[in-house]
Amino acid sequence: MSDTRAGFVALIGEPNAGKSTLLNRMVGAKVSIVTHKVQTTRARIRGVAIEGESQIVFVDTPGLFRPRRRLDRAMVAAAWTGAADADVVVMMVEAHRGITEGVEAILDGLKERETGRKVALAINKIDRVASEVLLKLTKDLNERFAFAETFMISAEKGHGVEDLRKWLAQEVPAGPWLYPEDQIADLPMRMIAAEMTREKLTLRLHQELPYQLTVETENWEERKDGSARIDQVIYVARDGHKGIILGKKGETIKGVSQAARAELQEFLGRPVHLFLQVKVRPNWLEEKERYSEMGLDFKDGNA
Ligand SMILES: Nc1nc2c(ncn2[C@@H]2O[C@H](COP(=O)(O)OP(=O)(O)OP(=O)(O)O)[C@@H](O)[C@H]2O)c(=O)[nH]1
Repeated sequence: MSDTRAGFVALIGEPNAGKSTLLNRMVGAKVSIVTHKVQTTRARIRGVAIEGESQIVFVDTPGLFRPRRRLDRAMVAAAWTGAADADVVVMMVEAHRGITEGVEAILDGLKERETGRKVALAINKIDRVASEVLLKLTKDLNERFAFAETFMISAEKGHGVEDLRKWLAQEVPAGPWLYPEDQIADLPMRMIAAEMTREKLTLRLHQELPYQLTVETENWEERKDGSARIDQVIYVARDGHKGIILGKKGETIKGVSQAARAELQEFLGRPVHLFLQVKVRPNWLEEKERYSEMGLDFKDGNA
């Protein structure tokens, strides 16, 4: 019998809000699965924190802002996808900057995507402002959005971070840990490879990227000639989404495959043969196997 809990948490905020600093504090060097390369490819899972019986898995969310250029739109869409996949969302606001245009845009985004999921407010960089400013900002922000809880933190100095982590630990759903303890130190290569393909899809499809899309590495074969054969499946929720991924005459998936293969080759330093398939799985979120194939663990008794 165990009382373990585990779930996904998305940190959202404007660029520079302090998301990385906070993440590093909460995750700690020992259990960080962040590699340099993964950061630059904007992997969806950035780190795992353990607090008591809870495992908190942080999903990556690039900075949010009102997008103007195409690439910006793709990045912002990716950030919102991360937030949509999460069990709990933490919105970070910089204390000394207050309610900027960017903060307003995020609040609008949260309201548009209201899903009943809890959103906590973390006012960061409190070391830079006086307490009156902080109290007023807390009040103003809470009037604009129904935050489940407000935390005043300094990610850099560590103030309030422990409280936030403890709160998150009790908010993630009850259930077995998603990562076995011994796997936390290494982000499995299969997952990194899947993230690369996902990133190429995001860059190519922008806001057309189907909701609930997931990429999994099904097979990884080291060949005698030093190359690697990697088979991946792109799961989509609906039949109509399949066509979007394939593109006209298969052009989209071909482009994605070429770009992902090039990046994988560079990352691994050896030739890669990448095979992509698109499959429709309406209920993938409920399927345990999906999690294990993503490098996540859903086995029972994994406390
Ligand atoms: N004074 C102060 N500075 C902080 C605090 N937290 C973060 N910073 C600084 O804010 C800057 C941005 O922090 P990051 O953690 O890189 O911000 P980010 O949100 O991950 O930024 P993007 O990756 O661009 O989205 C860095 O220079 C940090 O040192 C804080 O609590 N107080």
